[in-house]
Order: sequence, then structure tokens, then C-alpha cells
Amino acid sequence: MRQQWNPENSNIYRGYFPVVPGEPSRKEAFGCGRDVKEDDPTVSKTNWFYEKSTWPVEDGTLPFKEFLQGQYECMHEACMELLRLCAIGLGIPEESLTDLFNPNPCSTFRILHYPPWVGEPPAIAMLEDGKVVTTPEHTDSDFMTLLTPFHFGGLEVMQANGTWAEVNTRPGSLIMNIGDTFSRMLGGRFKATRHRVLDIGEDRYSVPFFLSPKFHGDIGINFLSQYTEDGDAHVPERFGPWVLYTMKHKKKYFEYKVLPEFEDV
Ligand SMILES: O=C(O)CCC(=O)C(=O)O
Ligand SMILES: [Fe+2]
Repeated sequence: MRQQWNPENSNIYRGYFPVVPGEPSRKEAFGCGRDVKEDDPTVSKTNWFYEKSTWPVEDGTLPFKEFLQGQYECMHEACMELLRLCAIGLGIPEESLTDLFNPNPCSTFRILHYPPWVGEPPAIAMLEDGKVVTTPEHTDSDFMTLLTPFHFGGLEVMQANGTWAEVNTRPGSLIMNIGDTFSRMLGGRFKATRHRVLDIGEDRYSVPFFLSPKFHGDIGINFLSQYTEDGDAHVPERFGPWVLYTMKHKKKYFEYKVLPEFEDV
């Protein structure tokens, strides 16, 4: 469990977080990343984006750590392939987006459990039409998300006309969401997907892979003009400080409320 909920633990960012009463987001989750090399000189010790993933003790019945680490790499590779296709579609060199994730992406692979509301949900979770959320509407702050929803319903996306549409899940398929980082770099040419999760009245599980650039990756605006020599000049900006500011001051998700500041230059 993260330090926020168990002061005996040193992990701040990776690991388990519990259901928090009174929050409109009703979920518990375990998240892991790809560990950086112990002595990587490019990674500051105070940078908790790169803290080592923490793992539960295993009893041998399920290779939990090995399975999740394997799935992380599988999802990472799928994202790289999708980004090569995006680059081709945007008319820029094939590896111009994948470079942002090499060698130390800040991505998180998360397994999520949404228990149904028990009793009356807090007013903050209720929608006007009587629906109840277990995750309020939001866009993901990352670059791109690949989501495994299994057969569970409950996920809704906002359409271009401003109305909500239910996502029909197909077991064996993935859902791809564009995140704020990618959308902002492209001046909104790819739109960040606004989405929310509704209470389905029973336990719900989903597995998102939040693809995030390396801490020093340049995610500045007008990204394309570096290649097209067209439009306003690119403004370099590092992913880490930008997303930290967004998470702490703009989005204020309960699971990130107490993230400490750090200097990493
Ligand atoms: O559980 C889902 O279907 C979506 C999860 C989600 O939107 C998120 O964790 O950001
Ligand atoms: Fe999301």
C-alpha cells in the first residue's frame, strides 16, 4: 500500500491504493511501472515517477509479478506500434513519437477493481439522470491509454456532439484513448477522449495501461512544426514537470492528492 495510506511504506506513486470513503471515484487499484536501472545516472533519486515497483508476497499459485511485468512490456510494444502508425498518418518520421518513451517511460500498468456502491452513494457521485458514477468524467493526463475492460459495461465516452455514448466492450479487444499530453502537443488535432465510468451494480474490473513519456521527454506545444516547418514554432517542455503540475493543481485526483514536490533538472 502507498505511503499515503500506510506511513510505514516508502512508496509514493507505485503500488496499491484503497477505496476512499466519500470520494466520487470508487475504486481500488494496484499499479506498476518498468523499473529503471539502479545506477542510471540520468534518474534523480528524488524522482518518484521512477520509484521501484513494489510487489506483494506470492504463494506460488500465480506468477503475479512476472505476469504483470510481461503484460506491461506487451502493452508498451502495442503502443509503440500504434504510435508508428500515428506518425505515418501525421506525415512525420515513423519513430518521431516512439523516441519520447525510450529508454525510461513513466508509464503505469494498473489493475482496477470498482466495488458497487453500498447504500446511498454520496451526492457528488450522482448524475442528473439518476445514473451513478464510480469514476467521474475526465480525460487521461498521459499520452495514450490502452484499456482492457473484459466484458464489463459502464464505460461511457463523450461524442463530438457533446452527448455520452456507452462503449460496447468486446472481450479480447482493447480500447484506446488519446491522453491530454498527446492532444496538447498536436494542438488538438487528435482529441483527448472525455470518459467516465458508471456504477454497474456489481463488481467491475478493468486494466488500463497509461502510456507516459520519459520524464525529460519533450512534449511541448506545436510538436509537428519541427517536422513540417509549418505553423507556429515548437516550444520545448519536459513531460515530468508538466504532468506533475497538471495532476496536483488541475486534476486533483484523490490518489495523487499528496504527491510531494521534487527538484529534477
Ligand atoms: O475502468 C475503466 O473502464 C476506465 C478507467 C479510467 O478511465 C481510468 O482509470 O482513467
Ligand atoms: Fe480514464
